[in-house]
Amino acid sequence: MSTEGKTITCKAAIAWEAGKPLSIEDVEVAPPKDGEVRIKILYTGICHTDDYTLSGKDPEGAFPVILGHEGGGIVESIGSGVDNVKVGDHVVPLYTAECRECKFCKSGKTNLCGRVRATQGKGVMPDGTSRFKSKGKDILHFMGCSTFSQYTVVSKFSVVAVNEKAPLEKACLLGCGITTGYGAATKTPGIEDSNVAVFGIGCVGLSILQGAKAKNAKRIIAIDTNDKKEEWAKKFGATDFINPTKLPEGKSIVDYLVEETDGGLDFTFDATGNVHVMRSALEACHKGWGVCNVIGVAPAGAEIATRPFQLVTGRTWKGSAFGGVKGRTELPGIVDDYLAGTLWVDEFVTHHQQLEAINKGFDDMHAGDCIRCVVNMGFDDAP
Ligand SMILES: NC(=O)C1=CN([C@@H]2O[C@H](COP(=O)(O)OP(=O)(O)OC[C@H]3O[C@@H](n4cnc5c(N)ncnc54)[C@H](OP(=O)(O)O)[C@@H]3O)[C@@H](O)[C@H]2O)C=CC1
Ligand SMILES: N[C@@H](CCC(=O)N[C@@H](CSC=O)C(=O)NCC(=O)O)C(=O)O
Ligand SMILES: [Zn+2]
Ligand SMILES: [Zn+2]
Repeated sequence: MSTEGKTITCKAAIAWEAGKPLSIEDVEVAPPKDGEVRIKILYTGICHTDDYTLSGKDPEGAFPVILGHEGGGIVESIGSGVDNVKVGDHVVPLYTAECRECKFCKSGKTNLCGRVRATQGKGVMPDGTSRFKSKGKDILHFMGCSTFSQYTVVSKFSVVAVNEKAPLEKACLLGCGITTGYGAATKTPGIEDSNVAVFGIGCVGLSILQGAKAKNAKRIIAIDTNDKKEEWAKKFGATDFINPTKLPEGKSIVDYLVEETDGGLDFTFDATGNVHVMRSALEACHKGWGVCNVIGVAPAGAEIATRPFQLVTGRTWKGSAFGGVKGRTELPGIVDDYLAGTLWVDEFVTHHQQLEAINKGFDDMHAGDCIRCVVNMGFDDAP
């Protein structure tokens, strides 16, 4: 029986308040309005940004909310005026929308899109309302995706169809972590033949390593406080690994890296979200030309600092979201790279959970041996 045009009651993991475990609830998901798409979510990754928002440290965090933004699913129905996806398409929701019409999209300078970002940040659809209800209360959307629900509604600008041959239980990770790191490295002009340092070897950091290797970076130094990450880093292309807590007393990671690389790195990346690490990542850059790309997300109130002289002498501090990737235009090609075997994705999945046990997935994430936990949303007919 078709569900088109009807409210669907399904299961979702709701964050009722900050700092509390998610609870599995019945949620009513309204049909998509004009320009919207309702998606049956089959699998979702758990990203550190979900954990960060749940912790209450996100200045935009508002509750109650359905978190999740690393999903893969199938289009269940579409509202009027949707021509970029159709019912039955395999899709990945995009937390970085792409409308192709706004000032940002047309600039050719950024993957950020201005079309739905303001309402997305408030946890509502572009018309200012929510499609989710539970226990008689409106529940907020998250990052325009809310993939911790068996059904979700997104803007047509926040979704892309991908090759059906890609298993969604793996390809869901291209909705955030892998694309973020891989895009950040591969879209960095001049990374070929350069020295690169990556701080923080989680899903994002490993993906930066993978991208730097694909671009033939000359030397790729991985930095992490967890020794277990050395093996992971080398597997994904690092030529060197260093644990900054194991340096001789009095030697900072910046001193070490500057010495090791004859004056500093051409490119550094922060994938930790720690503002002190971001400072080290900038100061380890080579005088005159080194560029530091901040990817990690820091808590509300945290600020970065350095001596202005670091910038005066030619280092650049920049940042990127979703790896600078334009989701609707570029993600299908990245999925094809995965299918062609040139981009590793399966290797990132270290843990699995069912939707009912999604809180265990957050525990997995904190255990130190998890790169990504993929949650099965509980559909027996999932391909
Ligand atoms: N800009 C964007 O578009 C995106 C940003 N993010 C952000 O990127 C960051 C990384 O995400 P993800 O890879 O999933 O996170 P992970 O936690 O898996 O990876 C971070 C790694 O950094 C390590 N680390 C912590 N402190 C230090 C330190 N002082 N020096 C070196 N390494 C350190 C951690 O070790 P340990 O495990 O021991 O703590 C961990 O291995 C997060 O802040 C996330 O919110 C994520 C996706 C998109
Ligand atoms: N809402 C936070 C910042 C959170 C943030 O920076 N998010 C990243 C993506 S993290 C993905 O896992 C991002 O894309 N930022 C750009 C954007 O437009 O949101 C805050 O207010 O500090
Ligand atoms: Zn994420
Ligand atoms: Zn736009």
